Parts: sequence; structure tokens; C-alpha cells
Amino acid sequence: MKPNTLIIRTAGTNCDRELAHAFQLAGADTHTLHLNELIEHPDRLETFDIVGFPGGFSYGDDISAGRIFANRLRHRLYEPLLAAIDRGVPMIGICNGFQVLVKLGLLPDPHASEQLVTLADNTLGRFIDKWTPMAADPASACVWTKGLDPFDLPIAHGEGRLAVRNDNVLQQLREQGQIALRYAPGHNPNGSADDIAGLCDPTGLVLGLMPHPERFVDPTQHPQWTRRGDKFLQAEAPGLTFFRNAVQHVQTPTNVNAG
Ligand SMILES: NC(=O)CC[C@H](N)C(=O)O
Repeated sequence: MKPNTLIIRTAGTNCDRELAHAFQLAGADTHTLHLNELIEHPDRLETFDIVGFPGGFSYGDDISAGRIFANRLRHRLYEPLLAAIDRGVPMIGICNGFQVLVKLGLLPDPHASEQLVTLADNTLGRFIDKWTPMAADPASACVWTKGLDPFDLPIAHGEGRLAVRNDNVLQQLREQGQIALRYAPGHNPNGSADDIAGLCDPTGLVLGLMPHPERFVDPTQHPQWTRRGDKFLQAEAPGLTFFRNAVQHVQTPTNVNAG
């Protein structure tokens, strides 16, 4: 079966088509819905196997990036989103989507009573757009990052500095295998605590990350593809691995609660 993937967009979203393309390459069907439509018909969430929150500048990054999108979800759709996670639905928030997931409270722990982490202005104080080396933590529970060797992905953000409420929170994230992705040592582009590039929830189903895996689903999207040799060209692009992992996860019957 082809998993049915929901992509939620709103005013200022700009990566929804790339995200749909990536999911389609990985073997999923995709439907892109405007947030207003989903708020009117929250039961539509029940028909999807995977959910994606794309990047962009939702509501012009007003107040802070992702805040308005997150508040609308928090007040109108939080329960249906929790129910989807309980059903075993993997979710990914990329860049602005990650900012939405942490400000909404789905990450790092959907049952926490307060916001535990945030994404603040880059330490350089400006938007940064560049290919960046990083690695997935093999000990992480994350379903999206399984089997990835160290790789490069493009980053493109102004507010990507992950800040944690206190050291206990960071310790817990480490112990629970929630640090899914880290920038390579010496390549932290934004000042994130512990070089964190991506976090998952304790179940490993929900991933948020600042880099853009949907922009590296074919080896020739890499700036050095002409110099990296045949092996590089024949291998699956690492960005695509994220989406294939999620598709395979929901195609495995024991991972999904029909409930
Ligand atoms: N590419 C993105 O999603 C950018 C996110 C957000 N607008 C920022 O600048 O931080």
C-alpha cells in the first residue's frame, strides 16, 4: 500500500512542493491541505498515515518563526495530532516546520506541561544558507534517520539556534535518544546547544530538523556531485533515505495501531 501523506501549508509556506516530491519519490501519495481547511475538518487527519510540516516563512515569521502557525495548531488541532501519534503516524517538521513543532509543544515531549526548547536567532544574527555536514545518532529512537551514514544537507534559516530550558532538559534528551541529528564537530552554523540539528519525540515517530532533506533527494543536487565519483552518484541521496524510512515504517503492519 502507498502511504497517504498529509502536507500542511499556510500563508508563507514555501517548501511544500519539494516535500511532496520527496515523499512521492519515496513511494507515498501526498495531499497538501491549507491549515484553514484542516481546522474546519479536523477529522481529515484520521485518513493520513504520515504528516509533514514544510519549511518557509509562515505568516512572515511574525512574532517569531513558526509561532503563529504553532498557536493555531495548539488551540485547534492538538488533540487530533496527539491521536495521530498514538495511532503510530510518523511526522516530520523541516526548518519552519521544526520551529512549528517546538513552539506547538509536540517536540520534544508532547505531554510536557511547558515549552522545553526553542529555536532562536542564529548567533551570527542573520539568515544563513549553506550545505552543512552532519550525522544521525545511531542510538536515537528516530524512525526517520535510521541507517544514515554522515552526510551533507543544505540549511537555510535565520532562527535555527536550538536553546534548551536548562541542563536537565538536555540531559534527558540525550538519555532518551531524542537527539536524532547533530552538525559535524566544527560545523555548527547557528550556535545550537550540543550541535543539535534535529530532535525527535520519545517514541521516535516525530522528527523536527533545521536542515532540508527534501532538497537532497537526488545525488546531483549536491554541489560537488561531478567530483564525488560513481559510487556517490549511484547511491541513494541521504535526504531521500529520511522519507523512505518513514514510508517503510508505516508499511510494516506491526508499527501501526489500526485502533
Ligand atoms: N527555510 C525555512 O524554513 C526558514 C525558516 C524561518 N523562516 C527562518 O528563517 O528561520
